[in-house]
Amino acid sequence: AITSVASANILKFEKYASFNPSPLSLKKLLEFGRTGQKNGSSQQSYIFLQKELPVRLANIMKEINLLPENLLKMPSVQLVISWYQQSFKELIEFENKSSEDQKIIESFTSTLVNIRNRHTNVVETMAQGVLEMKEAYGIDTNSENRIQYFLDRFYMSRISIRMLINQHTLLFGKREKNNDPRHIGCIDPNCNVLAVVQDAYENARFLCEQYYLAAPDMMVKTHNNSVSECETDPIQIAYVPSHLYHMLFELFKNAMRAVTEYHSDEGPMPLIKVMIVKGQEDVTIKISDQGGGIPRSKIDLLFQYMYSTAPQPARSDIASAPLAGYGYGLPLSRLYARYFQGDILLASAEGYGTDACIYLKVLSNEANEVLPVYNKTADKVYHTDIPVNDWSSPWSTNQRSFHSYTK
Ligand SMILES: O=S(=O)(c1ccc(O)cc1O)N1Cc2ccccc2C1
Repeated sequence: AITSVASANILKFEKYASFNPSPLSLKKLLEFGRTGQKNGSSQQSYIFLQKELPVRLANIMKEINLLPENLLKMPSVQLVISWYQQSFKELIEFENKSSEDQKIIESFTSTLVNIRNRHTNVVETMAQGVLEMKEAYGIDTNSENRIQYFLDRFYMSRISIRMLINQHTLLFGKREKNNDPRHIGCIDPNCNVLAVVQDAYENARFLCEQYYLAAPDMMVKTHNNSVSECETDPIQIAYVPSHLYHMLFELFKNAMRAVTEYHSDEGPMPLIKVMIVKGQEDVTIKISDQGGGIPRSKIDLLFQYMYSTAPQPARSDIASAPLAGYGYGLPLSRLYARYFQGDILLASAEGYGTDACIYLKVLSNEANEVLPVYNKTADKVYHTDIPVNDWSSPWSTNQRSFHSYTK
């Protein structure tokens, strides 16, 4: 009996993994949520999620199996896998349950709440697994690249699944208290960018003052160059305020730490300058600091999960310095920006300071979810080594290195 049940689940797993995820745009999510206030569309939401959630889970679980052996066998990774398997199993229980029965929809909604709670600590637990593997086996470049590729896709998949679960539970779950009536689920159709910038700045400043006893001031300039609006109109877009806050809070922490540490001795610290610009296609939020910057050769490291997974003892004093990169702050913030077709870019002038730019889509119909798709292209990344460099390198093989003559 056990084997038959297990094999039945595996068959279902392969079935759902064979479908591609269906990306939704912010526009679609808004329209759906607006009609959602009437009772009809908890049923439509159920019908969509009944298939889409198992499809997204199965797609990313296919990739988990392609991870390097050394990582797969880490206890923390096995724990995360067990959470995904359990959640997948609970979802396919609803495979043939009719959407006509409101009781079934209520049971589905509470299952989503349970799944969201089960997966609360997935990021930390995976980071723990990476750390366990690093300490047990060390890491070669190929594995490092595959793990970087995987974690970007794995965390993006998780962001998207939590987005769909949050929309459904906020729109159709128990009335959550103190939520803004103008919001559609976790989306604000008219998210005031300056307000979120100020909120994130104040909270980062509070932490900075607590730890460094001082914090740099901020100066914000806004420029509305959108054709249908005046230059001084407030800059608003349909967006998820909590995602925007997460990105801004991370960038302000980095900027404040840089400025405070770089100007620790002398008096007044240079301002953090923020530009908010709304164009035809992009809203750009540029955060400029004079924190001494970082060499170009090290910029990529800031987005490496492996690099920012520091060994335990170092982590403890980092934890005491609240502004210190919580390891995954920048890579996760960039995923939030990319999730709805935006991005985060860093441009640094080493010896002076760094500009961090958040790019967001102005038009909600262009803000489509960016989802990892498990296919041959993805599969190949896990099976092919980094190609040989097709640009010259200072010590390429055909030149015997100078030192060999002196040996
Ligand atoms: O690498 S950075 O240029 C830097 C990176 C990202 C960012 O958002 C802002 C930044 O300023 N910067 C981070 C940091 C921390 C401690 C001491 C000095 C610095 C320099």
